[in-house]
Amino acid sequence: MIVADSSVPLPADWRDLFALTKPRVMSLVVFTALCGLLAARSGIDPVLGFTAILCIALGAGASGALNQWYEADLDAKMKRTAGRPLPSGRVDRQTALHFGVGLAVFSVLMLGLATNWLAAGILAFSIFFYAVVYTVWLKPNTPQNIVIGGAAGAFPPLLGWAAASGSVSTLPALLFAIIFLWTPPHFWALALFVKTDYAAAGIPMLPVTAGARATRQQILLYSFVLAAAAVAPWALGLTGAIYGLAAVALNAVFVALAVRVWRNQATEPQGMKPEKRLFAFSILYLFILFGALVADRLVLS
Ligand code: HEM
Ligand SMILES: CC(C)=CCC/C(C)=C/CC/C(C)=C/COP(=O)(O)OP(=O)(O)O
Repeated sequence: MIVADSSVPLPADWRDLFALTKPRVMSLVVFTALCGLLAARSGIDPVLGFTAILCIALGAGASGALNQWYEADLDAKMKRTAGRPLPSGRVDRQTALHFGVGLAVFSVLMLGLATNWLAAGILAFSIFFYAVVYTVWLKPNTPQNIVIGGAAGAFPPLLGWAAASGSVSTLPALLFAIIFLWTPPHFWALALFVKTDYAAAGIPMLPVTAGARATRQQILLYSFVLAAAAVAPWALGLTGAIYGLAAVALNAVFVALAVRVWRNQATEPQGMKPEKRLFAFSILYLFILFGALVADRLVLS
């Protein structure tokens, strides 16, 4: 009989390593980076553009792997995350750390060499911000964790823009602001219906520390400010009507869903249909808004 020696790391399956990169969440990160790159209208060489997006995807994946390396014990405590490769034992911690650090270094260097060092610097900062500032420092210590930490996820359009043009300007800064303001309603809507999980893991998410009422008010507040930021590129003449109309329509729906959340009194996940709807719509919202931006910029160019 062969007895497995638990001190010898198992060779990780590529599917588990892929899962360490949080591919579903990162798909939107990569999409917004691609939109930033295309919106820069720099006429970047397609091979270079593809390389840049690949580097951003690898860097974002690296930060997801480092986040899971650090949070393996915490993920084991939550039903939603207990099946991830580390808590379920399909990947050992050392492999995850090597994979995350290796991918981070490779993606930053390759982006710098292929495009420019401004973009590479922003990528390095985003990885550091998510893996260290958010994961290690903010998440376990403050209910404002995702407000400040959300900045990490807001960098991709700036990254795409910088990779294509070597600079940043008002429009990419507004794209950063849009994702930054979008993150709290996106996440708090979800945190309301998985609240018990975070409480069990001792994470001070707003619904746990301030309660559902205060969280719902914050969601509504952020959705108003988000609407203003999302319409701003059009109002300032930086985009055309395709983007403008999409922004107005999408934000009307977003605010309407946030109002339903604000009105909802439910305390149990079964009664949280408005929160589930807002969370699902938040993802569609960014895909369409950024898609409209590219359509608008391509039509105008
Ligand atoms: C600190 C900020 C954020 C937090 C705490 C957060 C948290 C979460 C959580 C817990 C989920 C549930 C599903 C899962 O575990 O995979 C989720 C889903 C998702 N998030 Fe976020 N998120 C944040 C920011 C972002 C950003 C910036 C993006 C992209 C621009 C994003 C894109 C997505 C997508 C696409 C999903 C759906 C994934 C699926 O279909 O499973 N999130 N988010
Ligand atoms: C380099 C680069 C562009 C990085 C992108 C960073 C990024 C997309 C951050 C998004 C934040 C995110 C996925 C949070 C998940 O929260 P969590 O980790 O608290 O969620 P969990 O409870 O599911 O682990």
